[in-house]
Amino acid sequence: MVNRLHRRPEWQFFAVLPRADSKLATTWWVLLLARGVLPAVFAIAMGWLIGAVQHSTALAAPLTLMGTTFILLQVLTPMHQAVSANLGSRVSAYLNDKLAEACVGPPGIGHLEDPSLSEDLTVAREFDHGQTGPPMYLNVDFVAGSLVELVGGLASAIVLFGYTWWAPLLLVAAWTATHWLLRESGVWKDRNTAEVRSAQRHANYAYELAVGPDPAKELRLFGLADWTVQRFTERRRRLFELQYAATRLRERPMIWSLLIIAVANGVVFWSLGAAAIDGRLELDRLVVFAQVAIGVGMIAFGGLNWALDGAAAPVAAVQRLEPAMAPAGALSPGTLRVPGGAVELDIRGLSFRYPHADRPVFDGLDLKIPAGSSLAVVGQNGAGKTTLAKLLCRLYDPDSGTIRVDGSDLRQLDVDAWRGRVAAVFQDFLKLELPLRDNVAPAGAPEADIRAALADAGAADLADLDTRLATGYGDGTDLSGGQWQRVALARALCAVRQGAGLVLLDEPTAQLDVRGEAAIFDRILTATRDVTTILISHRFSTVRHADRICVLEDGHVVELGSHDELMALGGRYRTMFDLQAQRFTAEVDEEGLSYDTL
Ligand SMILES: Nc1ncnc2c1ncn2[C@@H]1O[C@H](COP(=O)(O)OP(=O)(O)OP(=O)(O)O)[C@@H](O)[C@H]1O
Repeated sequence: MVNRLHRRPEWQFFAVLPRADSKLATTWWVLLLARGVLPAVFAIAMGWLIGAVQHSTALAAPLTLMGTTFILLQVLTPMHQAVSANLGSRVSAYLNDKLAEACVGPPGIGHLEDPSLSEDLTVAREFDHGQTGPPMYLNVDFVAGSLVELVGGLASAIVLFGYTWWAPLLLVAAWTATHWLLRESGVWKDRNTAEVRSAQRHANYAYELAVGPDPAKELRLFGLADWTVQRFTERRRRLFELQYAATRLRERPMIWSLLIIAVANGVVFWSLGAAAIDGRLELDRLVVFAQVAIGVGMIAFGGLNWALDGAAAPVAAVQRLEPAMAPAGALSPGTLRVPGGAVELDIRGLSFRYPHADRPVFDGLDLKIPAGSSLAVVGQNGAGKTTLAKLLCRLYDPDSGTIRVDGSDLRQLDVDAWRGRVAAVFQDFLKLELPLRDNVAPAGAPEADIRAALADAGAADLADLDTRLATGYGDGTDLSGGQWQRVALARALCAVRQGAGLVLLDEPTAQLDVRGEAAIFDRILTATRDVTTILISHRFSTVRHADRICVLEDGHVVELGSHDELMALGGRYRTMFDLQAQRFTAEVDEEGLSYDTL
C-alpha cells in the first residue's frame, strides 16, 4: 500500500519539490496551508463580528481579525504565485540535471538507442517544452491553487464539526464522491497512456522537422513543407483528441454527482435552517456554519486535477528513466589498463544484437588485427561495419564471444582508460559549438599538437584556433561539410599524438573532394603508421592502401587479405572493386598530382 502510494506520479511530484529546493518548498507549503485555512478563519471572524454587534460587545478584536485575514488573503496569493514560479523553475532545473545525468551517466549508449525508452524521454521533457500542458514554472502555481482549495475545503469541514459531527462527514463524502464518480472523466487518469505518449512523440518529431535548420533544405526541395505542417497538425490533433477523450465529462456520473451534492447540501442546510428557526442556533453561529458548509465544496475543485497530473507525469517519467537507463547503458566494470603503443586486437566468436532488434548483426565473428597494422573494412550497407567500430569503442558489450586487446578481454579493461586509447571519426561525427581548438582537442592538448593534427588533416589554414565553429554567436562561423570532416579527422589525429593506440575511421573522407581525399590520405596513413588503424570505407581508392582488407557479409568475414591478394582471389572484393573502377579513370592534374583513383 505504502509502496503503491510512493509509486504514484503525484507522490513523486511532491517528493521532488524539497529535493529541488528545500527552503522554497517549505515556504510554498506554509503559504499553501495559510491560504487554505484563511477562508475558514474569515468565516469565524465574521461570525464573531456579528455576535459582537448582536451582544453589543467590543468590535475591535473581531474587526482586527477580519481585517488581518482579509489583508493576508490579498497579500499571500501573489507571494505564493511568485514562490510557485520560482519553485517550478527549480524543479525544471533539477529534472533537467537528473535527465542529463541519466542520459550521460551510463558508460554505454544502449539506453539512448533503446526504442522502449524513447517515449518516456519525450514525456520527460514536458516540464520544459510544455507541449501538452503548461510548463513546470506555471504548473506549480496551478497545483498550488488546487491544493489551497483542498485545504480550504478541509478547514471548512473541521469548523463545521462545531455544529454537528455528521454534517461535515456528509458533505466531505458527497464532494469526494464526485472525484470518484468523475474519475473516468478525471484528467489524472488516461492522460499518460502509451498511446498518448506515442502521439506526443510523433507530434514532437513533426515539430522538430518543421523548425530544424538541417531538415529545412530537403523539406523544401522535395516539396515536403506542407506535408510536415499537415503531419504536425494531425499529430497534435490526435494528441488533443486523446486528451479530450481522457478528460471529457461523462454524462451519467455527472448527473449522479449533481444529485448527491444537491441532496447532501440540502440535508445540511435544512438542518441549519431548522436549528436557527428553533432557536438552537444563534445568528452569528449560523453565519459561520453556513459559510463553511459552502466552503467544504472546495474539496471538489482541489487536489487531483489536471495541473497536478500534468506536473506529475514528466516527474514520473524522469523517475522511471533513471533506473531504466542505467542498466540499458551499463557495461561490465573492468579495471585493467593496456600499456601504451599500438594495440593488437583479437576478435573471437563475437555475437551482438541491438536491443529489441529481430536479428543479430554478428553471430560468431572472428578477426585478428596485428598491432600497428592497418585494416580496411568493406561490405554492403548494413553489413555491420559501424557496429564493429561501436563495439571496439565499448559503446556496447557483445552478447557473447570476446574482443581481446593485447591479450586482455575488452570487458576487463577500465572503460575510461580504454577510451583514452581509442581515437575515432564516426560518420555522424561531433560538431561542438566551441572554438576550433576545443573541437580538435576537447580534453586539451599542447597547441603544437593541435596545429600539427590540423595540418595532417589538411586544415592548417581553416580558421584561427579561437574561432568558434558555430553561427548564432557574435564571433562564430560555420564550416562546410568537408571542412567539418577535416576537423573531425584532426581530432582523431590529435588523439593519436596524445597516446591513442587504436584509430577507427568510419568513412573519414566521404565529404572530401577527390583531390582533397587523395592529398590527405597519405598524410593520415603517415600520421597513424605507429598505431593500429581500422578504416571503414566504400571508397576503394582509399581502401587499397590498407595493409589488409576484410570484406564483411552477414556478420562474418568472407574475405581477408591485401589488395593484391584479394584482387588475385577474384571474389567479392574484386567484384566490388571492378564495379567502382569502371566509373573512374586515372588523372594527372595541371600540377602533376596524380589522383589516386582506381
Ligand atoms: N541502434 C540500432 N538499433 C537497432 N539496429 C541497428 C542500430 N544501428 C544499426 N542497426 C542495424 O544493424 C545493422 C548494421 O548496421 P551498421 O550501421 O553497423 O552497418 P554498416 O555496415 O556500417 O552500414 P553502412 O555501410 O550503411 O554505414 C543494420 O542492419 C542496421 O539496421
